[in-house]
Amino acid sequence: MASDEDFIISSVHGVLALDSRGNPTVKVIAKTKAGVGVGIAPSGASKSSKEAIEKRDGGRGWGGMGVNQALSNVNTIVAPRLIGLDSRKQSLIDGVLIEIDGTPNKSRLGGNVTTATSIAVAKAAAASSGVELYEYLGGPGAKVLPTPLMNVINGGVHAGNNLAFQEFIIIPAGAPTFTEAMRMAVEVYKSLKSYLSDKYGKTSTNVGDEGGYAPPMNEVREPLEALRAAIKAAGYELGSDFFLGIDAASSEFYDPEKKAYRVDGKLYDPGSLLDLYVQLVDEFSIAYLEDPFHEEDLQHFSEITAKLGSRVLIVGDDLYATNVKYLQEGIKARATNGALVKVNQVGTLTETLDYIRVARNAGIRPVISHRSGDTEDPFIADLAVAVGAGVIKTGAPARSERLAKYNRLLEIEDSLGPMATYAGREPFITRA
Ligand SMILES: C=C(OP(=O)(O)O)C(=O)O
Ligand SMILES: [Mg+2]
Repeated sequence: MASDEDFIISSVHGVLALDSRGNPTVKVIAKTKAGVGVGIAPSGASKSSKEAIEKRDGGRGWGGMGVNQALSNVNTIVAPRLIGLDSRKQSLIDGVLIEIDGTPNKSRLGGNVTTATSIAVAKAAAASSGVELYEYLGGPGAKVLPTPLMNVINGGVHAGNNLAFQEFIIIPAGAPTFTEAMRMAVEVYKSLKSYLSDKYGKTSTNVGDEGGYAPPMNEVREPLEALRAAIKAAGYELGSDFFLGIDAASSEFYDPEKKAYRVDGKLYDPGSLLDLYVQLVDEFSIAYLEDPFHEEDLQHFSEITAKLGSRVLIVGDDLYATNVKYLQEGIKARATNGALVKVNQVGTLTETLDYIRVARNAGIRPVISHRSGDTEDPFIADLAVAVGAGVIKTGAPARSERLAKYNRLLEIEDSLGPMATYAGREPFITRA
């Protein structure tokens, strides 16, 4: 039986790590007498302007992406304040990080510093108590395995092709278990490879940042047609075994001067883009649509949610940046029925859990997400089960930084035994 002493933080150390794009990032190792926790900050490419700021050393090696100052912040500013505190007091510890930082966007310490530290402390506390991380964070009710949103065709700023939309997603919602969902999704991922190779040549199966293929396509219908064909060729039915999803990440192709969106070489005003989404939803059994409009356009989010929200999860990512302040504006405007959750957008676990609670209370589905620059840290797998999110977005079933999360979920399903529940279609039964 662990004693209170076992949970006292004895050291906090920052060390350089690399993310999946080869960029430096912050790893924090937190120790107590009885356990060790490691947190590594991921990093986005299609970032919201509302996100916590990563501390980077402009111009000094690493192509201006260095984290020397961030690591020094961990070792000289954060560590002395956290040593001696009880690692189980997550909100106290995150409160100390927020207080030391003292800015609205973590720009003094760095969101990469606070994220890695906050996660490391949670893991150290779990390790010290001898329970699994998802049990520590979620308690005995944590037993729901999330439905994976698998981004198997990459576009936008995650790939070197001409697709405006960033992510084309398969959703194995009809599987009976998470393990079966992975098997079915991998079958489709492989069948998609054959389809692309036959139709577009073998260079079309090179992969993008999140492990999805990055074929030389020019129009947003093409990947959806490819996914539909690959699902059929693998022997599954679109609309029951699988649904499709899109993360448009539309802030990236919005032209603020023209107040219009550049898709497939054409300019769409918000109304005609909305019509395009409606057509695609009907034609391709789309059950998930993230960031259909740019990050300041609450009005069109509200319009699309009024129109499609009874059958599609409409999700705000750049719109909310995992920040309660922006989420509350969305709740007032009935802007979405889903909210993406990325710990490093806000910078601490406590603020992330607050955001999830506020979303839930408003009937908004939290969707736990990786970043396009990610690492071997499987933290979000445990977080998804802990909060019973029901949905996780963590890329293709390939590339080790994505597999770290999927493999952890396979392990969690196994360790939960017969009481494990796969979320399946449930998160996609929505309300407008
Ligand atoms: C994961 C995403 O990309 P990034 O990490 O580049 O923001 C996303 O937009 O949902
Ligand atoms: Mg997104």
